[in-house]
Amino acid sequence: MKTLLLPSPVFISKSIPNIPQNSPLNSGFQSKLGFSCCSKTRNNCARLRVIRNNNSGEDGSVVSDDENGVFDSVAEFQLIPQSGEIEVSNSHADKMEESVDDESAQENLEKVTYNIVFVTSEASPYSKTGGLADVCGSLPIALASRGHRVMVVSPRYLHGGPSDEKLAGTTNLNRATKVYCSGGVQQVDFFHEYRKGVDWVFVDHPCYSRPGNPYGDDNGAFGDNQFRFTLLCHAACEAPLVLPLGGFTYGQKCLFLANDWHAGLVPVLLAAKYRPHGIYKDARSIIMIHNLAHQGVEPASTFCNLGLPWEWYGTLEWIFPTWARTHALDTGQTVNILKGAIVTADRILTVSQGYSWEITTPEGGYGLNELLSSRKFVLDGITNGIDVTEWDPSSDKHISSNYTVDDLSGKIACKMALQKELGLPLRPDCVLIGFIGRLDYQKGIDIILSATPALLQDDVQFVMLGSGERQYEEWMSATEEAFKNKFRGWVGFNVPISHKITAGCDILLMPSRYEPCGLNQQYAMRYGTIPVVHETGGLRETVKTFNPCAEEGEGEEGTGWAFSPLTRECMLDALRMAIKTYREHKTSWEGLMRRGMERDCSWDNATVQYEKVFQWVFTDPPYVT
Ligand SMILES: Nc1ncnc2c1ncn2[C@@H]1O[C@H](COP(=O)(O)OP(=O)(O)O[C@H]2O[C@H](CO)[C@@H](O)[C@H](O)[C@H]2O)[C@@H](O)[C@H]1O
Repeated sequence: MKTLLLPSPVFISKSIPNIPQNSPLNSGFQSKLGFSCCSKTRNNCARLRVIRNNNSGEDGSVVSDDENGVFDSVAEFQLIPQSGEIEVSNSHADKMEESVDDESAQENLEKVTYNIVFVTSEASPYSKTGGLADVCGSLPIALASRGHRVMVVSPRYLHGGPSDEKLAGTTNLNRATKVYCSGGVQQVDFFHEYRKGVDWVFVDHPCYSRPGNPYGDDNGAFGDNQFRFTLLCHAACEAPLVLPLGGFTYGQKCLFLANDWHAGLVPVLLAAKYRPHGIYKDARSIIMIHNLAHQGVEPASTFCNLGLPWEWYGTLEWIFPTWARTHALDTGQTVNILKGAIVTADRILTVSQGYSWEITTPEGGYGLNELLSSRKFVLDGITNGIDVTEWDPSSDKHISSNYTVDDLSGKIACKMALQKELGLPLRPDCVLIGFIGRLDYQKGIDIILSATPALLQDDVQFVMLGSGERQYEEWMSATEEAFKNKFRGWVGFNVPISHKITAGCDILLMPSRYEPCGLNQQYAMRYGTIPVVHETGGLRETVKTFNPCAEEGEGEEGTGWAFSPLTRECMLDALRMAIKTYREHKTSWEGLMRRGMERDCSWDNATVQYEKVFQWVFTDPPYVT
């Protein structure tokens, strides 16, 4: 993986259009906006642990230069234990005694840890509709395992079904808190579970209790989603101030990682609601963009529901061009929450390097490309890792047989079990192609639709799992009728089936039109299933096209096929090449499987890069003061 670009000169708020420099400190305002008074948190305000550093901490605080290299004390900061258990990091000191020359130990000695607050609309295993949940369910754990104090704040969805059981381990913290939005006071409760080193915090409010999924039901998206996620952002900003997790609040010096538009008000609130009152002056925020296509756009008249001072309207203002307006009276005036986040967050991160560039282009920028380009010096991309315990063919509970790279016999058993479960002919030698994902434009479903009749002329089997646009769901059912022995379409969202398809197929197809990172191709490779993908975004970075002429062991042989441009013909060519290799070049196929399975897809690489960005974000002053 390439290294990140070095940060460039700091942008100061003067350069941002629409952002008032000195929001007035209006005393009447304080009660109207309803932030929590947190002067008493001064002493707990950061759990910054600096171990053996010379003269100054990363944050500029003074640390002693202890020759013994055990914990140094940090002026201004109180050492605070992890929330769930009191962790004494002697391991770092021990390590130093054991091997002072060891480079990685040296790195640890200089390590600064942060108080990190993820804000997200979904986090696996508690709630999941896609890859955002996977990342917000596993990256926090990876960061916590590296010594950071990590909290994840998301809604406490209760759908009135078996999925509610996932919240059974949470307890009410009895810290009812009032926040001000939508023209009134809203009371939220916080539920909590400490699991795998992370504080999982769930915001409880009646608006999160309803059948469906986190965003909608059979009738479409919920009409009050702007309110529901505004509430999440307000509550998430209060959480580090008011929740004594493990006895201590996270305090004001924390780093907010706001994920996608649902959490996009967090950086705006820090700037507009808290900092004018001296709160969160030392906090920083990063907006993490998993999918720029969704921006949280609503009519301009809804601005008054966001709990922001009027003078911040320009920060969110978004005017659609004339051609994009829907009728003669449509003025195109809207509020765009993601835009607000982009112009107020301290840094911007996407989930692959390629995507961080794509979003600065007119093709990939969804109207925000110029704004993003103007902040390209603080824009980086870090390719997602995956949860290698949840997605592990040697221990996966969802699949019929476990297997490893050294013994692949279980994979054939998984293939036959899948064929049996789906009612396809039991044919271990017939190539089995799979697709898992939302049935929408992003995932290139229209290309699959146009290519399937030609693909199914060949002796192959093809299974699809997905839900989304009704026309595509109906097409899957119709295709199943037409090709009974070759095609199966499973409409719905089903995690166990997604594991079974990942393990049982030979090829995983991902013709995504754009793919910020993509996780399914990484899961597939880990399960010895060969990805055939459109060469875009994170797919380009993670799948290397097979090169039959490369020397074994030189690392150039590839892990799948990445095709371009995205056309029916190109996709069919790539699939046919893969099928031919499967049938006629067994040794090459096994090499492809082995390289995919042995590829490092854990979060280890990514977390080191995240830490670099954290360092940079605290080195620079806040972008908006
Ligand atoms: N019907 C179904 N049943 C069961 N499971 C299903 C399913 N449909 C999808 N899934 C699962 O949902 C996840 C989808 O993750 P992706 O990263 O492929 O795409 P998504 O577009 O949701 O995520 C966005 O965010 C992620 C995370 O940053 C980026 O990787 C990605 O490019 C970006 O579009 C996978 O775990 C997949 O198995």
